[in-house]
Amino acid sequence: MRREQEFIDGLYARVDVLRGDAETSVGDALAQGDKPMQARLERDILVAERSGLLAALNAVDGSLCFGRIDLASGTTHHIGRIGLRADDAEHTPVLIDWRAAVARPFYLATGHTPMGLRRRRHIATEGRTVTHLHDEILDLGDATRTGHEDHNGDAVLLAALNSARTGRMGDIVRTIQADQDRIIRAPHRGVLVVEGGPGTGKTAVALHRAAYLLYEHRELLARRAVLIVGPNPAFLGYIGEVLPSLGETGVLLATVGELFPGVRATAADTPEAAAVKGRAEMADVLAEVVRDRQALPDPALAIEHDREVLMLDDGLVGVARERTRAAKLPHNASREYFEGHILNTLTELYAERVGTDPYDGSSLLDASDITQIRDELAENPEVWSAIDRLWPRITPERLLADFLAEPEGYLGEEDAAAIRRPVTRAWTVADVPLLDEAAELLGEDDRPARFRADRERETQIAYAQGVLDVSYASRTYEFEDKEDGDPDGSEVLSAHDIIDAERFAERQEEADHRSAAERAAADRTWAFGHIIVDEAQELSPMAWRLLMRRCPTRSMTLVGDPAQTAEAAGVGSWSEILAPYVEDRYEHTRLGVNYRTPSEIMDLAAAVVRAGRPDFRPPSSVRSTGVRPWVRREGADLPGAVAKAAAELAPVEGRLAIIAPRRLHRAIAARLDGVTAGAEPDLTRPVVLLDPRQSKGLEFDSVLVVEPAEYGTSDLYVALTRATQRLGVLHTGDLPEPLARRDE
Ligand SMILES: Nc1ncnc2c1ncn2[C@@H]1O[C@H](COP(=O)(O)OP(=O)(O)OP(=O)(O)O)[C@@H](O)[C@H]1O
Repeated sequence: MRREQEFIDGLYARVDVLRGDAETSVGDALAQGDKPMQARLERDILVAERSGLLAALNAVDGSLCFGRIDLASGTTHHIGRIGLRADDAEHTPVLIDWRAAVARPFYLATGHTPMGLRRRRHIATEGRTVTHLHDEILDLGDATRTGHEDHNGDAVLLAALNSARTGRMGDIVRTIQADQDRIIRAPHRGVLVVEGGPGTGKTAVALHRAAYLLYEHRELLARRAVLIVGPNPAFLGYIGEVLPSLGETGVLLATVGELFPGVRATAADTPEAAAVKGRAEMADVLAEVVRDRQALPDPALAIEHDREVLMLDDGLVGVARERTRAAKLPHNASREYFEGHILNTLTELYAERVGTDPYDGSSLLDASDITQIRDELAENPEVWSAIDRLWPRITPERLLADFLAEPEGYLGEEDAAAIRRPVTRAWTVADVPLLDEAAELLGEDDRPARFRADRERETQIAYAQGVLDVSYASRTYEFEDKEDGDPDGSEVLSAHDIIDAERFAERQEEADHRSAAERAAADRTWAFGHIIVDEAQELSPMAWRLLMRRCPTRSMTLVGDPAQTAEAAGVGSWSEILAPYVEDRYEHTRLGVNYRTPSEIMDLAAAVVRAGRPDFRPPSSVRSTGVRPWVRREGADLPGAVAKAAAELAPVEGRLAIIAPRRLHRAIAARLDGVTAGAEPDLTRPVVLLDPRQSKGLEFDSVLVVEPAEYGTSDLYVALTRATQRLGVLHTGDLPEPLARRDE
């Protein structure tokens, strides 16, 4: 222990030096003020780099090193959350990052396949102090003993699983299991599906995989960012600290409802509406809605121009429309073409009217007359109001709001009734993939933006030219003496020598100070380096279309459990989800051990699913507690009974969740002090009140499930599998069969 403590003291001394260095260089760089040109760029890069390092050093403080491997060859390596090198000439590694290949035997070696290891040591610390050592001997022929041998083998894992919950998910980097390690380190190309029952570590594995990929492919992924998609904001809050605790921040966490920049989904859909909106056919429906906005005039439009009346009838507009559609561009982007075709048509009509020789019918106009007529028509407001009616510029929000207000004509009666709603600006989660689809179909008429960008660039070039001129002038001044005395003084290069104004302006544009994740969040067309989807079974086909557009390389990890599918719009099978994008070219892996729920609780939860699916095979629990879950019928005062049961179940340390139908929340909250509830409850509080859907992906020491007969099977399965220690069920009416058998 003493020697490990000395070693760890040495590591922290190194961390303190590095931290001091990083702080000083960030401070110095920022104190330089707003220098122009290259220096500013270099300063920003340095600040970003050092700030990242600082964040990582601060994040791992107190939990820097957790393991050691002793190789049969006599070498030892300490394993930590980040890697550290000594301050010697060779930069000798002193702490190995858990993600490095050298660290891998720490997770994979067994007595059967020791992978060159003699011993594996788990080092437990509190702050910077070593508290315990657990050694596993892998080479049984080796007689050296340390006195810290762990005879149970899994003591460290079980201690982690039994510890009180905090309301925030923690990392599992000390105890990653071999089957989890293989998923975490799987190659990043292509689609990897990870399926497993409740508590098998899917979320934990997905997050550690993100950290691993950022380590292994930092160059690519730090630039393109990694997107992690979760089912709801409370869940994202729950998992939000795992990656920072591993020293990683270059990740965007979002729900699907947050993936259309500028829109926040605040309204709610009925399950029927969400199911209709999520169907793949909606893509065709929206395409049809857009086509219907490309109208034919009925009756013909009369345009007065220079005392002549020109008639735009459906035949003429039809030809312009077909020609425009032939360009196969999105609606707004092709408006430029439509304008051109209509102007040409009107020019021909007018030229025929005023320029035809009455004797032989030939044209009296030459090319410049025709150009002049076209230019004059382009000045006529009546022409533009006709174009606006026939090919209007449309925003995705406008298109969708209008469609939802009047979906008849595009959908069957029942489906139309399910989604119809008055025009509002409030969006639902299921609207977001539709907005994204509409944005794809509409595209942008980017002429105004192009015009603005050109003007902006001209200004920047002028500014850059000014800066270069100043720098040139100061160069002459600063180096005057030297140049006078030394004709070779011209070897000193200034910015002026190496970049011209245009290139310099480009560099300035590149200096966008936002991180890749921040830029990605604001850009609908961003292509992520890798996407991880948790609870992937819940996403609708329309949501998949949105996500696939964000990941053209199809480098994705999808984790989920079809048995926990709650959303009516969710997709039943992986092949159904993926076939449209990658056919059958995806890897499918399974996790089969439940690390959360003790076997006593898992048996009950599994029985609920098995009642409807006799072949159902739940994951096997890694531990049992000897504490049986209880089921109790209550009389008239259900909220009172909930308060009593909550007092009984509340852990001394740790968290209790009450999972109840939403209709009961107000009454229950009134009977409990300090309970947190609502759309985004504070999960770090001792008692949390949730509805079954909100409990998805979360876990608590104790769980009280109220009125289970009101949940669907998969919601009930989710609710029953949230506890790490104790479960109670309260009800007033009939119960699903497997629970009824447990009724006290
Ligand atoms: N190797 C491990 N070492 C320590 N704890 C682990 C390990 N694997 C999983 N766990 C713990 O088990 C619990 C369940 O993990 P996680 O939430 O990732 O499961 P899940 O498969 O996503 O569950 P669900 O489908 O129910 O949401 C977490 O507390 C997690 O930290």
